[in-house]
Amino acid sequence: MSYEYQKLQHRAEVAEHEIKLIEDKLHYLRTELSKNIDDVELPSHTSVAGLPDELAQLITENIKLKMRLGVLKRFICPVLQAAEDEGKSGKRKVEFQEPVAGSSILSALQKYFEAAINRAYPDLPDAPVVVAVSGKFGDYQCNSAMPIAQLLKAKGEKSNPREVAQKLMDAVPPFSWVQKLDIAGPGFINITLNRSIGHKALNEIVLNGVKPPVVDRKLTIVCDFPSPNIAKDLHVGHLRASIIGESTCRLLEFLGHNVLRISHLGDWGTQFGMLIAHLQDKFPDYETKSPPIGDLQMFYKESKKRFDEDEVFKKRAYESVVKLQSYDPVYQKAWKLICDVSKKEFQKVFERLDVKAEDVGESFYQSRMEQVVKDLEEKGLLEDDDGRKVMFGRADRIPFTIVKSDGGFTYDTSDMATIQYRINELKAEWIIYVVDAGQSTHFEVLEACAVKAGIMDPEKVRLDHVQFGVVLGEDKKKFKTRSGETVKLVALLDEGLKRAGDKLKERGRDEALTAEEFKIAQEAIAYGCIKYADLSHNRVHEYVFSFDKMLEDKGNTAVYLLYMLTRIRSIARLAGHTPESLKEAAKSTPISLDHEKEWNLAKVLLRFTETLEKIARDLYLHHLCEYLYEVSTAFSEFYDSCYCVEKDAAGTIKKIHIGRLLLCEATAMIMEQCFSILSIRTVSKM
Ligand SMILES: NC(=[NH2+])NCCC[C@H](N)C(=O)O
Repeated sequence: MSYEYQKLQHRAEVAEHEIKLIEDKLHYLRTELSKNIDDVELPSHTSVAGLPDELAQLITENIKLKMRLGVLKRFICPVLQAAEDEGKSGKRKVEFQEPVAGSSILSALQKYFEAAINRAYPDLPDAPVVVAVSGKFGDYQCNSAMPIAQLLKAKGEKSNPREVAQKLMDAVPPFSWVQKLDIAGPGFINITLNRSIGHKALNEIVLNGVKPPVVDRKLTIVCDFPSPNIAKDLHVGHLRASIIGESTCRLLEFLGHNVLRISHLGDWGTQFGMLIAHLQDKFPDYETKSPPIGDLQMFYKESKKRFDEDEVFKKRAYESVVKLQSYDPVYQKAWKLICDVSKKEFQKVFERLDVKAEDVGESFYQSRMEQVVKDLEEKGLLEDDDGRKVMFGRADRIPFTIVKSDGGFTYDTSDMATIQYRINELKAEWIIYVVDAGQSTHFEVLEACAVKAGIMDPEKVRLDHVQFGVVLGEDKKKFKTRSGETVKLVALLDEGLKRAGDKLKERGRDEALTAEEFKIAQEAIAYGCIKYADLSHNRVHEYVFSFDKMLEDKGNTAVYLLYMLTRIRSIARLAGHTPESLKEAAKSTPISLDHEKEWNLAKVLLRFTETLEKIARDLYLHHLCEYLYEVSTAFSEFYDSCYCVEKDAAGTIKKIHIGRLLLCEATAMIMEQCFSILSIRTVSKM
């Protein structure tokens, strides 16, 4: 997957995001204007004329964006690319096969319309295939007619979008998943799905569990996170890296990839020379034990100050680092003691958050750094800059410092050696760095340098910097304690626990639950809400950390969603059913999908697969949170209109709708799978 591919992909995602915004606005306008426009579908004349100005403008803009997106998608979607290649050889793909079980509906419909477009317009190789979910119009929508009409116009052929839509409808191949197609508005094709696919797919889930979408190839992926620095405290930035990294790995593992989670510890470099030199003066036992973690950070800060102010100390610090990096046993031992204390401290936090990654710190690459410097030198890629050896990856960015003027290596050098190791020795085909957005230049330059040095072939290795914005306090300023210090993660998690406990007590749960159940619920809520608040925001944006908001039991919060899941689970339980008995029932009873609200819920559930496919492309986990919230909303609507269990006035059960309990079960199973990817523990009681 090339760099160009990724860039296009990113542009497509941005365009898609813009479309979403416009669609939201459109939705708003439609509801606002519903007195004037009595149908949510656009009026059936072919132009948008006659509609209120803003609406007409938005629709035109929407079409343009979708067209742009379609063009971009054609470039980035391998399936469509293959079709294009066939086109070049004179044969365009017009045949269509019923998709295999587990395929997403969206990708199946894309192939279906691709076949229709190629059949109806064999002379338009650039015709975009634009298929999207449409909330109110139908189930999905094909919006290719408008851009095709424009392409025809550009070629001097007369045509209008409704005619194009009709021609596409005449050219679609047979497909059992589609019940009917209708033309709406200026030329949208509304697609109504056949409910039998819901019966089949949801029954399969209850019987055999939630399955991931089918991937073309299982890849070896290195995910670099949370990568904190020895002798320094973990801060909220590392909290974000931990949370986002863990979920990213879980998602890719669920898809069947081989994921190597590696914590690239900052455990090497001049700072350790400074620290050890300082300990020699302040902590004479440094050879046999490390200072306690609380003091370590203080010593670290003091040593930095001395290093900057005191020339004699500076010289000693350099001598220490040379000794350490030439593996002098005394220095090695002191260094190892310090690392162990720090790592133990990190581990406490990661265990609480269920974060797993193997430590492979910068120190691991010392000999590889020496080699990589030699290689770069031989290739003539290093330039002298005032005594430093630098390498330019991109002309428009600052260069990497490969060797400092004192001969030492840097963060840049270690990342060059690391990427080489990951590609050559670990055989990584995809490398993901989960690191704050402040380092985006570093990773751009790293990628460019790795390509330039022949370490990375962008056609064979995909690289992503999964960047994230800063965490803000409720005052919208950088997250700090009241006294202005950086917030320590342990303290933060403790406060979360306390607040979650208070919340449960407010609701009298300390009396309803056993002490054990209470503790489980308290931890699930505390850590779950911290994770969900982080993951539900678009990661590139900064986000405001607010315990009050994240612990609310209404709206898109972990508390609400976890509560929803326990409620769904309790419906079947109170009717005397277990997941096992429902599985048995699923063998003979069809899932109930006749009621409109049942079918609406089912359609949301069926979108699980395409939601994961999308996240695997852009690595934006907030889509999964949005999806989870949508599931729970669709469930509420279903549950409000459809009885699952009917009781008489005395509360005795009169009738159990097994088909509906099966729908509840499928909902719960999909929600659980989402929680598992988000690394949020679920509870049976709360
Ligand atoms: N390969 C990498 N550069 N990984 C990220 C390292 C992050 C660095 N230790 C920090 O805390 O900012």
